[in-house]
Formats: sequence, C-alpha cells, structure tokens
Amino acid sequence: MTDLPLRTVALTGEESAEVDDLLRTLADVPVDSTVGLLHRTRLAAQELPLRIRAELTGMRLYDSPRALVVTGFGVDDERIGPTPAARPAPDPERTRDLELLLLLHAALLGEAFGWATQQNGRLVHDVLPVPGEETAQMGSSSETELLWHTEDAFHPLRCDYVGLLCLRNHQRAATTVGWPDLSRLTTEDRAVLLEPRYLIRPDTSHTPAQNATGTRSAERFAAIAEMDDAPERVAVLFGDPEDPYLRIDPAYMSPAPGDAAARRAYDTVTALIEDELRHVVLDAGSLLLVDNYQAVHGRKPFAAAYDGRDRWLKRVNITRDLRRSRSARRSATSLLV
Ligand SMILES: NC(=[NH2+])NCCC[C@H](N)C(=O)O
Ligand SMILES: O=C(O)CCC(=O)C(=O)O
Ligand SMILES: [Fe+2]
Repeated sequence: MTDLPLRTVALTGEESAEVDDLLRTLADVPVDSTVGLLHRTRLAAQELPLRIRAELTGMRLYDSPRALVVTGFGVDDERIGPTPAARPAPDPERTRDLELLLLLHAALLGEAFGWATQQNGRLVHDVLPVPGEETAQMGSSSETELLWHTEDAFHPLRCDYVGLLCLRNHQRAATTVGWPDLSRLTTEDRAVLLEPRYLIRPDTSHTPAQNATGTRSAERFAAIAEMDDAPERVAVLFGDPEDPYLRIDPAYMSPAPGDAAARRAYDTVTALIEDELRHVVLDAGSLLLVDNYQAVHGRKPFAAAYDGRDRWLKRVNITRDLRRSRSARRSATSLLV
C-alpha cells in the first residue's frame, strides 16, 4: 500500500468567501429532487470561482483527473449541529447550505440524481456511522473497512461521478481512492475482464429496511430485488478496449462459478488496485469528486462514538445524461431513479 497523492486544489480565503457569498444569494432555493433545483444550481455554478470551474470542467471533458479534492470551504461547526445518530437527519435545514454547495459543484460535472431505493429517496445523502451497522458493508459502518467499490456498481444507471463533502471528521478516517495500472495486465487477462463473466448484486443500502421513511416505491424495490435474485453477468472493463472504464465491487461481485480464467484475471486486477490505493483524510470543508467510471473508493475503519461529534459527510450521485434514466424516473422533472 502506497500513499500516492490525489490532485488537490486548496481554495484561498478570498475564493472561499466568494463561495459563501454565492450561497447567500441562494437562500430561497429548496433542496428537493426536481430539475428546478438543477436549473438554479446550474446557473449559479457559473459564479463559482474560475479556478474551480476550470478544474471541474476539465475533469469532465478530458476524463482526467480521476479524482479531485478541493479544500477550504467554510463549515460552521455550530450551525450544522450534532452529527445525527440516524438517517434521515432530523433537522435538514441546518445543513441546507452545505447540500447546496455540493450541488453547485455537481452542476459543473453533470446532473445530480438520487435513488428511490436509497437514503429514503433524498437527493443529497448523509454518510455517518449508525448504531448497529458498525460492521455492515455500508457507508454507515465504522469498525469495519468499507471495501473499495464502484458506487452502485450493480446498477446500469449508476453515477458517472460521486461527490463527497466532509462536514466533520475528528476521527480522521481515511477515504480510499484507487484504480489499476492496466498496462500491467496481460493481454489475455484484459480480454477476459472485457467480457461479461462476473456476477453482480445490489448492496444492502438499497433495501426497504434501510429506507423506512422514503418513497416506499414497491416497484423500484422490486427491481432491486430482481437484480439480487437473478444477478446480471457484467464485464469489469468496458468502453475502449485500449483505455477502458471500470466497474468493480468485490464485496458484491464474483467471477462466474467455475470460470477459472475469469477468477485469475479478477484477482490480478484487484491486486493492481490494492497496490496503488490512495488514502485521503477529508477534513471539514473538503470536497472529494471521484470519477465513478475510472476510480473506486472506500473508507478505512474508525471508532464511532455516537456523541454527536462523529464523522459526517454529504454525498451526491452525478450523471452526465439524465435522459438515460428517463424510463426509471416517474416524470421528466423527477430526479429519483
Ligand atoms: N462494497 C460496497 N459496495 N458497499 C456498499 C457501498 C456503500 C453504499 N453506497 C452505501 O450507501 O451505504
Ligand atoms: O465514507 C467515505 O469516505 C466513503 C463512503 C462511501 O463510499 C459510500 O458511502 O458509498
Ligand atoms: Fe461509495
């Protein structure tokens, strides 16, 4: 395990103040799950500091960097209140500005969307430790490492980018980010990984038990259950065979039974990712954007205290093309898949 750096942009005090001023002009914008919200944030994002706009526009156009950290946003520790002990957070107004901040950046990469089957159907997610889930393979775990993964790897409509904004991380738990150096794969292994020889299942964050107060969309939960009962066969690598994208989540994925070549290629690519896994400790006011087609991410273990001061991140899923999910959304203006 190496400690390779991630591209980081540190905001100046002046830039950070500009962002705060911009947020003040958006005090009337409700954080709901409609395209009206995207419309407002897309327009307002044009007023973010030029350096941020240049970085994120570049990330979208050049497929590089694969992950980016922006540090130095203001987080008012008193204003946000204690880290909630459960989701959804009891007082969403307290973190509304920070959710908008995340959505402004999302608007530079594409369109924010949410899942009817995850985080109670909220557009912006809370990533915080939940009592009883310490060892789950979920963002709400703590004691156990959240193994690196492609976000929602099981789903054909998974995000192009995932955004994580840190509100609090006194425990200094590291987020992991990585990708394989594919030049180290044999031609044969690469060819195998480009074929649909891997079974993938949904992770447990998309179950009704985890979504007690959400939309309770029986139809969407049924679609997830179907993916669990009859797991799809997918490829780990896809796109340009010479410079492919990545879809991998070892906790919920396995080579097809009996396929020894698929197993060998899988173990190799997994080791390549482990080899160059980066660690980034997000501090309050740090934003991490991960290209979900080109990098995996996870989180190292930490000790949750449930004292209102625990680690707390906000998360958003971003797509480059909302139209791809139109048939899975209730209407053209809904953002829930
Ligand atoms: N290896 C995994 N895919 N674990 C699940 C990832 C965490 C999941 N996205 C959540 O919201 O809790
Ligand atoms: O907590 C983190 O740093 C990452 C969380 C994550 O990957 C997730 O919730 O899916
Ligand atoms: Fe994740």
